[in-house]
Amino acid sequence: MAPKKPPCLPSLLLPLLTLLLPQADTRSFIVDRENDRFLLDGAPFRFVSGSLHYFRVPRVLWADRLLKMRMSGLNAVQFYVPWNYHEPEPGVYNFNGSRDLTAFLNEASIADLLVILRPGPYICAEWEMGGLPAWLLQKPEIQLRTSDPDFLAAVDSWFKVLLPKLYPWLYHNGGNIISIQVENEYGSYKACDFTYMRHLAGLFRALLGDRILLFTTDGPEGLKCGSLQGLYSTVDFGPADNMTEIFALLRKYEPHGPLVNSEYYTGWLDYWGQNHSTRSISAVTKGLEAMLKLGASVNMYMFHGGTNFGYWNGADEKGRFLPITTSYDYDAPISEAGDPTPKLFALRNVISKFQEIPLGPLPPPSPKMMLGPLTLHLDGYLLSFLDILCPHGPIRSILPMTFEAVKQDHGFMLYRTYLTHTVSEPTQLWVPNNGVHDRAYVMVDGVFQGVLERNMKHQLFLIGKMGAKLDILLENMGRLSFGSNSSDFKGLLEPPVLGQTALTQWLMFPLKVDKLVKWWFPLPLLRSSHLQAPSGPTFYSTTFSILGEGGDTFLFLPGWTKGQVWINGFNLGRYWTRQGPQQTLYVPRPLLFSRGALNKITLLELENVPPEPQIQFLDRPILNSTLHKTYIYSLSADTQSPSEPMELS
Ligand SMILES: CCCCNC(=S)N1C[C@H](O)[C@@H](O)[C@@H](O)[C@H]1CO
Repeated sequence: MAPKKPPCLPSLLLPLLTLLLPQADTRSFIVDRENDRFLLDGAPFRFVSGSLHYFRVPRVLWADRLLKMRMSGLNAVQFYVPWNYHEPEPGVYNFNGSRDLTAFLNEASIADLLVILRPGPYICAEWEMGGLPAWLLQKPEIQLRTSDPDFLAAVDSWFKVLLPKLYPWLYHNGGNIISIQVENEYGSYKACDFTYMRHLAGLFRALLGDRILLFTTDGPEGLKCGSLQGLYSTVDFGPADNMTEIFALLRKYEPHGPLVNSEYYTGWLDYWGQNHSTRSISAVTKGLEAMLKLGASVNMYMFHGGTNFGYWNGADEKGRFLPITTSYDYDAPISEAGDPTPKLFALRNVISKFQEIPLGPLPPPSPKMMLGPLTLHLDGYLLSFLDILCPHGPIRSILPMTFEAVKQDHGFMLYRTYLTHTVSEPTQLWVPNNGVHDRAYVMVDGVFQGVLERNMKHQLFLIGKMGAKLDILLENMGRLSFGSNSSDFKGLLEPPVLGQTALTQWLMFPLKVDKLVKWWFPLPLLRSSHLQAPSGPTFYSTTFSILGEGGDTFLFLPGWTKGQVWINGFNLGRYWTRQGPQQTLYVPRPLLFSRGALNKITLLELENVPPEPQIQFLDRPILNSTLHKTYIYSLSADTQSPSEPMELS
């Protein structure tokens, strides 16, 4: 798909107007160091940009979100390209559907937004492994984000596919990409490997040419290691930071040229088990206005956050492992459901003081829908589907193997062994060196015993006869996306110990859960044997239809504990009702069939099924519930809107 060209013109006008319109050979975006500004086609230019990640929004909604950004007064959109989203296996590439990068570039062009593109290779972004593909860890000694030849070989191979796709979209070639970032906050990474950064800069120049503006972004403390000759240095900071101090520090690296904040935080990320993060409208607007008054160019991170569908969330490590939530609402100006918020209008008002805002109203919030409660029925226990979930059978090994070693990147793997002696007294099961990555659901002869969790104190005691089957289902909760000083392998990293005995002789079952759920859709092909296992992770489902057109909605799972959800075979993401802060999952209307057609929802509940296995669809999100409480909304008799939530526990 070629970049959008100027509209076709009557032939007699063309010669005249081509003198006026910037053509590919006269289009330019450069740094004017004499006047501390950018020049676009020779005219002074300042970008007011927002971050939107195409990989967190269904493709059918891209145009809607980009339009709302343009109508907010932005003139550019900034986004990453996650390597792992496009190269699922070495040498296998996917640029289709919601991965169609050039389609997104074209949508941005149609929305009249310039593009600031950040292809990594590492992107952070609270995304699984910061965008790096997990298959890199099949070489366990690889040194990520360094000049390690194994890492550079994979990077070169990837960029030789990606960067040529971007070349026609560069602004001076007729496209909308005005600048490209090299790496991401490299100065915050322990390696500080200038050979690596120089290699990347050389590769980008070789594949993108000399004219495109290449830049780096670092926090104030990262400029020293993150900056490189030939790459324009920019910083990132939020409303609570000292703009004057940070820009003064930036001037040590860029004495001349425009000041740029590449990530001005409009909100912040959420971790499971912590309260929902917010940033006040007054602080965010005040900080933006101060930067615009200085003539700085600013990108607001995030302008629309979207969702970590499937298993795509990343994680941080702050004393302990902190997985990012499914919702990436980020308290951003455009909500997770794509609705303009008061913060958007306040920011739009600030922007209007400095540059022209497109005329006309913003599109209204999308229609929302309530449905339910719906009762789900038991489809079967996870352990009873091993023949379908692991069709090639288990992998045998004396010691447990990691997900990466068996080439299972995401989701779940079952580890099975048999007790070599009878354990008649309750005996502790534990894994040395914090070796549970990340959560382990333990069963003995199919009976659920409890959970072992990364970074948490283990208190799990069990008994069992000689020959009893010990099953440990491992859940990968997402690989570290920031601050990881070592590679984040997943699975049982050490042999579990029962009492004083290290358990050996393991069977590993990589589980293709998504394939099973898709295969089931629309109706499960069940056998009675699937209902045999007495307990443990369980599939529940139901079908439902929407009479009218329907709308966006928010799946509410009162009383459920933790698991994964699929709607019509689409992996909506993780829920963790017990932990919060989010109690609902955003369900985009395009995922649903309307006018009476059949929809199907499937849950994989990993811990405890509520007495009443019900779910609801609400017309509003619950992202900041206080912890360890659950609510139920009952439809009030006189209206269809839910009454105030009633606390259940
Ligand atoms: C808790 C620290 C998380 C590190 N990430 C930081 S500072 N950020 C900078 C980073 O470049 C961006 O991708 C995002 O990850 C952003 C936080 O939303």
